[in-house]
Amino acid sequence: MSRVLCINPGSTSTKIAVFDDEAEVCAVTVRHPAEELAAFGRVAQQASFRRDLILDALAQAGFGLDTLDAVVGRGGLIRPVAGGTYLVDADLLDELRHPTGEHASNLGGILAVELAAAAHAAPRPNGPVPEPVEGAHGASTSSASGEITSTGRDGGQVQAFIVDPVVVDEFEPLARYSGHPEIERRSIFHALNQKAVARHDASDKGRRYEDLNLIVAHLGGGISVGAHRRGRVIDVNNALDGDGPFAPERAGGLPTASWAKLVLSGRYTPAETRRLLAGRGGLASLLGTSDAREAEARATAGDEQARLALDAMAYQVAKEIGSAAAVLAGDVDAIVLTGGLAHDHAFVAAITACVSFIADVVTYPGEDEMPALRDGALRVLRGIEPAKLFADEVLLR
Ligand SMILES: Nc1ncnc2c1ncn2[C@@H]1O[C@H](COP(=O)(O)OP(=O)(O)OP(=O)(O)O)[C@@H](O)[C@H]1O
Ligand SMILES: CCCC(=O)O
Repeated sequence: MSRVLCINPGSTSTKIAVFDDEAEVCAVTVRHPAEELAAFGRVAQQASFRRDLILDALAQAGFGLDTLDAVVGRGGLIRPVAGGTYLVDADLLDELRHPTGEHASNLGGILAVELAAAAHAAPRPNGPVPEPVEGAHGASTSSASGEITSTGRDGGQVQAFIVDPVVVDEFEPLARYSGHPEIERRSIFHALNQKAVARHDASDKGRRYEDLNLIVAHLGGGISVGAHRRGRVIDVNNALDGDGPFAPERAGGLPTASWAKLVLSGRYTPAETRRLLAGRGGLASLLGTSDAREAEARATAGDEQARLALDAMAYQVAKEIGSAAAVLAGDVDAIVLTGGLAHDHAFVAAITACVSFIADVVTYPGEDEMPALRDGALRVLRGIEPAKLFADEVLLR
């Protein structure tokens, strides 16, 4: 049996779960009010604060660190890599501490390595306490260099991983083009959940993910629509960077000249313009709420503005699905809708009405991120696949 601690840091919460093999034995969500995190300048500076909250939560739930075999976190805005499970070694840790942008998931690997180091230092019930590990590197095989012989529950090393970070990049060359040589389209999306539900759908069909062509739309606070061709996401809208459909809290693609005029108007600081794209865009700016449940309730009660905004969001998602179908040349086995908004029957029906001519539409409401983190770690712990190393896989040096 393997015990795995999974960590999913979000902008307003830190979610943790402990699994004994596939069985969830503990799940805790620690909420962070905005004022609590406002004190930190950069996301990476929240690491010790969130680590201590996780340690408290584990202690309260009665889980000793010495019982862990691995710690796995959601991966962040590092340079692009292929999908898979990555060992958080010194190279990856350095990258996570100097990311290409600010995103809560930058903390996933940092927290994983810090918790793995804490697990290493935890007292063993039946043996000597190992020497404290220097910094976070001690959790990685690359820096432990054979000195550590008794750290995990079964005497093995407590390893730290990330799985399918938001920068998973499996683009075909054509997908990278924009119409300007200094601006390349980038693959930034809900890779962890998209790949997890795609595998789930393939398994429900009795097929392999690598044998199917799927369009997966993650409908969350941000929205990404990926064209999955035989296990690789060959094109997807950049869900963080003003590309694709608008979303509950994201503006999506905006007419470029109008956007440039707004940015140059002097009405907004650089930080404010960033928030107009992600955080305060989309439904948040159109309706004053990013909660689609509230928007639906208002629409049902006769609020025409709310109904039109929701219909427009569904319309834009359907258009993006149509684009992905073109990328796959119409050879589509299924359209998979996931994320919180996939719970919204009216929203799903509006999308389905426009795209069901392409392929069957299936829904996996909510997100499957914790099991996806668990499975990524278990595949490595069970020897089904080796952990990848960032330095070997990074696509842009
Ligand atoms: N049961 C539900 N019915 C209708 N809408 C829902 C439901 N649950 C969540 N939503 C809506 O889905 C949207 C995204 O919520 P969700 O919690 O999935 O996003 P998130 O995890 O914050 O963001 P992301 O998925 O982009 O990381 C919100 O607008 C929320 O109101
Ligand atoms: C696009 C990466 C995940 C998110 O929306 O924050």
